[in-house]
Amino acid sequence: MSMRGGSAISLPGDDLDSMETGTVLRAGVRVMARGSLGYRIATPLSIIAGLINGSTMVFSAVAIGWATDHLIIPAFTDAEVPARSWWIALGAIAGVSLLRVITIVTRAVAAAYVQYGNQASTRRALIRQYAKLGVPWHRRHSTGQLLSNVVSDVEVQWAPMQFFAFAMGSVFMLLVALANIARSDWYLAVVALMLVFVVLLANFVYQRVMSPRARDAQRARAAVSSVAHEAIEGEQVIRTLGIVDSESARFVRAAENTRVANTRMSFVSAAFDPFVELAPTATVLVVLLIGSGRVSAGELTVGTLVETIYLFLTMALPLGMIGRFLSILPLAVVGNKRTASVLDSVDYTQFGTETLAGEKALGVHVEAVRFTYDGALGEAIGPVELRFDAGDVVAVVGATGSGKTTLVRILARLADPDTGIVRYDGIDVRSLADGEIETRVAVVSQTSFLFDDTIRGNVTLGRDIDDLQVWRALDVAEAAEFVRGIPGGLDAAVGKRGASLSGGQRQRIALARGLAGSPSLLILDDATSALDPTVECDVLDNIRREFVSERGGDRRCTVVMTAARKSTVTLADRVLWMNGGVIAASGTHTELLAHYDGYRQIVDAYADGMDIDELDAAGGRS
Ligand SMILES: Nc1ncnc2c1ncn2[C@@H]1O[C@H](COP(=O)(O)OP(=O)(O)OP(=O)(O)O)[C@@H](O)[C@H]1O
Repeated sequence: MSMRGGSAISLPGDDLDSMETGTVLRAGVRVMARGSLGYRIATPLSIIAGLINGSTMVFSAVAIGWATDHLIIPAFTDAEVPARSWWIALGAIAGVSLLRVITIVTRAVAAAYVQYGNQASTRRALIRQYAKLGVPWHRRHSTGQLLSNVVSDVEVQWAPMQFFAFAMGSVFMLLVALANIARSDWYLAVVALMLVFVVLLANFVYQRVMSPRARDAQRARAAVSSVAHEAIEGEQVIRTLGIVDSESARFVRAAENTRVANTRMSFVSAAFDPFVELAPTATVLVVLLIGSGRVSAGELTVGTLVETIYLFLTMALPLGMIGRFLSILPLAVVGNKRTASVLDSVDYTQFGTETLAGEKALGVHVEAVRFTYDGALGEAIGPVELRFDAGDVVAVVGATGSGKTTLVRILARLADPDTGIVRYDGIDVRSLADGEIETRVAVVSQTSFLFDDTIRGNVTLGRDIDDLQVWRALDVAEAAEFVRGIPGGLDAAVGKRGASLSGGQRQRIALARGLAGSPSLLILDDATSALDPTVECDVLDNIRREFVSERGGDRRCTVVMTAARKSTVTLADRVLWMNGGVIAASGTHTELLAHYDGYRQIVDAYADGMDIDELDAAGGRS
């Protein structure tokens, strides 16, 4: 069996290749600065702690230099060391150490607060945005991409924040250290400047070498999750088609690519880290060489030389830290671009302010509607002109691909037509207020998604629906009997995606969910396809009796169902025959059967073996 395509995953918004290193740096620092602004206490706290911590490294060097001149040298020359000097040295070293501990803890806690706070708020913003963005936007973006936006993109976007205050403190420490060395000796200051220059240059090279590798690793990780996500989603297909081995091989390839990409990254840091660690230590030899000559010439004290050497040795830490910060900045820029591409999207569903009066069935009017899917060559439907009176029970019949699902999606405003208008009770659906359609229209589709919750939870979905209404909806959906038979009844957990139920049972729970909100327009898109014809007839009759029939003169619900089985279409007041995206004919089942060969062929092709008379006897109408 041939293997399916490779696992190369593209990262939209990942145009890092075209960006200069300087531009990436500026963009990255801007992201960090913007993220810091929202934290009025934690940000200044982490920066101040970072700056103080940077200074403490210089203080330590000064204290050690002072102790060398005032304690160690006099000890060698048998000179008297006043007790005060010992106390000063002890106090300075202990004080600086304590300050370092406090600032390290403060900096780490405050930086974590800012980093994880930003992660959480970006994730919240993304989730809010996903909810706001319209169905067309969601159709253009895969589940894997949405997941990777909200998980790994957010993570890499804010990862450098943990080093931001540290890196700022490190730059400050380097400046103070350079000033301190320059104050003592210009020759040594030049050596220090050269060291900083060489290490920063090495960092620059490191960034250039590391960036593409880091990006490859990020792509490889995304590929692993995408393959895993697809395999979990398609588990049943994979098992039934016997392609477990090829799917496993695909996963192993993706995992292997990740291993290789990560290892290539490790090679670069393995070569770079010792350099950054050892460069200051190696420079100490130069400092010793120059410094000892300056001490002999009486232009430098031993204490100052020791202080300078100590400074060089401690410089390894801030230089390494700046390097680490810079090395993950490019990925933060990529992460930010990817999350921003979602957050800046304005592909929202537009709402108006109109509301629908009363609770009765909705009349639906479709005027000159046309619709083409993004990237499709031709129109999916159009022009479509329709009128359903309140309380009509309508079946939409047509060959596969004739546009039934597209039509009912437009009726429920899951998509807006390119041209034309859909009206409920005369009101353009686009001028209805947000939430108005959801409370009055229920859509039940063929793929009945159930949450990993109880039966009650799946029917109510957190809406204000009591058990009486739940049982009524289950009764109408012919689900009450089997729910009563399940241990736990309404409280029984259905498992992941309703795994503990059969396909037909799942469909009936999904149907009950649609009915429980007492909709004024019920749209069933092949929603009874998993039921046997007898049960399907019972369900549709129940719906007609309980949800459509007149109450004080008003019908309560208009029903539109896509179907092909005779058992469904014969129960409708009216049948629409769709062909090639247009309504080819409209009338009762008997009329269409009598006058349209194409219609008869479709219905016969889907014939379920149940005789038409049998259906009539079961309560159907034609
Ligand atoms: N997301 C999409 N992108 C592009 N074209 C699409 C998309 N969904 C459907 N189409 C096309 O639009 C046309 C109508 O599809 P639709 O799903 O409405 O048909 P249908 O009658 O419901 O089919 P079926 O009975 O097989 O569900 C078809 O030609 C189909 O290929």
